[in-house]
Amino acid sequence: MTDETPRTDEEIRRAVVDRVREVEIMGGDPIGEQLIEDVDVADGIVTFTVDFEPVGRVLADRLTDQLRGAGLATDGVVHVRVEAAGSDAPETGLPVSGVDSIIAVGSAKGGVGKTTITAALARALAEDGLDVGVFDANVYAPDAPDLLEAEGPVATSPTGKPMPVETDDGIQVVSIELIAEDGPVAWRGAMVHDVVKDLLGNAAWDDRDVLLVDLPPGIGDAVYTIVQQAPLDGGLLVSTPTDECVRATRRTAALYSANDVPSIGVVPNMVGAAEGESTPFDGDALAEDVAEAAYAEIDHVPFDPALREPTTRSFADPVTDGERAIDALRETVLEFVETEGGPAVPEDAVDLRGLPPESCQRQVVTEFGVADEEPVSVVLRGDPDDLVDVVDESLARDGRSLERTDVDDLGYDGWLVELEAAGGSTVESAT
Ligand SMILES: Nc1ncnc2c1ncn2[C@@H]1O[C@H](COP(=O)(O)OP(=O)(O)OP(=O)(O)O)[C@@H](O)[C@H]1O
Repeated sequence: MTDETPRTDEEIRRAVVDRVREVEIMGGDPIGEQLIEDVDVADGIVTFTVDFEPVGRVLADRLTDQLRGAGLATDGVVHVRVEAAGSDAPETGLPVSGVDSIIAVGSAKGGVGKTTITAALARALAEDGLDVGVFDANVYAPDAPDLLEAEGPVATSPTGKPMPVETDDGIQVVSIELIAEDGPVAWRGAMVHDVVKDLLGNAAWDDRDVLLVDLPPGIGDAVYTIVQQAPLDGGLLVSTPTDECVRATRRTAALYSANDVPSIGVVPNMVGAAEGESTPFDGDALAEDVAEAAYAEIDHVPFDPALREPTTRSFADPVTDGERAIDALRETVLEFVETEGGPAVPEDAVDLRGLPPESCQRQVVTEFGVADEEPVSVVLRGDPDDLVDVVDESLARDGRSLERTDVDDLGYDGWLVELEAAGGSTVESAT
């Protein structure tokens, strides 16, 4: 398949696009029918990103083969991959795409500082170079935009998705406050679920490293919808040191636990007073049992007027005790995201999520043909054992065997399967 004349990836890309225009599908060609979202070429490897949604299962399989054929028939192409558009969206009742880690900040008790902590933490993480998003889940009394200095309105993308508002420090924010600017909205209970689902799940988050979800107080529709259905990676609990608040913290912790949301820790907030200030919370009650079961012990955040100001503070260079506490919280959250965010997916892993099953199997066998003795990593949904069996069978036909199979559960994101073959000659490409 290689050309005598070396060609640049861009030249190859243009030639591949020309060939794809000759493919017939649904009465047109895949590009004209807007089924191809992207054609990428790197070192002769072509990756098609395909929107399979308008295509039925049978046609999807045929289209995959046609694209692979068109790619391989082009001079300079050494290998073809077909991936499904939007395949990285987690498979949950409330999929959120464009975001790596989602962390809820919650407490069943109102006024304990959830929004204050969320806003300060968002700024601290953004200062650290992370792309941060904040979803204000309080549909009755939204207030995160004020602290983050986010100004609406939230626009709608051409495909009808809410476009997050971006603050001067690059934090993307979605809040009902940025949509309905005339005060609290009287959503009926049944609608809260839909509003949260629509705003959080459909928002066009732009490649966020972390999304913080500022939960409303209580354990109502919005909290249930998010904790039960959104792909949360972890949850922070915010608590003031009063017996009443500790009881509320336990309720939220129990909700996290019942829905397999790992508790990152309890942030004891407004504990003691900053110098020259007084605080109503000078008790020493803490939900110690909840804190002990969490990922980390979190230092208390003092009552600090500096945290109430909607100005850009430098948490990397903290001046007040409150800022120092937020800086420490930032470190804990970063560590959690890095260590508990599941196994790292290798950069060259082939994303098979969203492809028809037969195409998945053929693609893996083809990858082996190209990889020879090198390990092959794939990300997929569905039963990883089925795929391993098919690869095993295919290798056996060639006198080879699977030497190593690692299967990691990526949770909502599917499975990471790493395969390595040994012995025999190279497996024939299945295309
Ligand atoms: N560490 C702190 N130092 C000083 N003031 C604080 C601190 N944490 C919160 N506050 C203040 O306490 C009040 C309640 O905080 P906040 O709105 O963040 O609570 P909340 O839990 O988000 O409330 P709600 O449940 O109503 O959403 C605000 O006036 C805020 O400025």
